[in-house]
Amino acid sequence: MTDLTTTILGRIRDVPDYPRPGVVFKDITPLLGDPAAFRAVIDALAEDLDVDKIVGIEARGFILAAPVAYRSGAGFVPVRKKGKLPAEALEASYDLEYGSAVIEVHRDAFAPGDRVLIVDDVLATGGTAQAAVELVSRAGADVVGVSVLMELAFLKGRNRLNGVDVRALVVI
Ligand SMILES: O=P(O)(O)OC[C@H]1O[C@H](OP(=O)(O)OP(=O)(O)O)[C@H](O)[C@@H]1O
Ligand SMILES: Nc1ncnc2[nH]cnc12
Repeated sequence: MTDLTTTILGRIRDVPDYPRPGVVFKDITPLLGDPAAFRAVIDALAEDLDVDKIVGIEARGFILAAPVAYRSGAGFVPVRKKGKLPAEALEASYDLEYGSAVIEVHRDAFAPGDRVLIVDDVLATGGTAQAAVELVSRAGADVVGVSVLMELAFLKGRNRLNGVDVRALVVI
């Protein structure tokens, strides 16, 4: 196990039966509150990136994606839950481990052919990431990958992202 893996695994808290009975919620707040661990995660996610834009998915995705954008010299684009973006937006609906939702991105968020990395904290069923990939593509940009802090492999989210380069700092 690498030092980074140990650092991450030691700072993710399992919260049983949140937000619904039967779900084990992976709480990243202990990791975020540890400055060395937070920095190590951002540095790892930003390593060797050559992209124009980083997309962050509301809300926890923002926490990781914005510093990755800053660190890698890319722009930041928010994908938000429906109704939060002020200008004309494209929308996609999806199911996730404990519910369903609609996300949006501004129609003019990207230049044609922008190289885009989508960053989030957790890949679970892959519903959220799949919807984000669809939105970015419909907005005219190229998705070069999806990077997450943590992949919950038993939910097989990777299978929904055929043809997309999916990277996870830890796989649980
Ligand atoms: O792979 P999936 O099954 O789609 O699940 C992963 C998504 O679930 C969580 O977001 P959530 O919708 O709970 O929103 P939050 O970031 O606002 O807490 C997480 O931050 C991912 O975006
Ligand atoms: N079990 C889980 N813990 C944290 N975030 C999630 N998003 C989807 N499933 C999750």
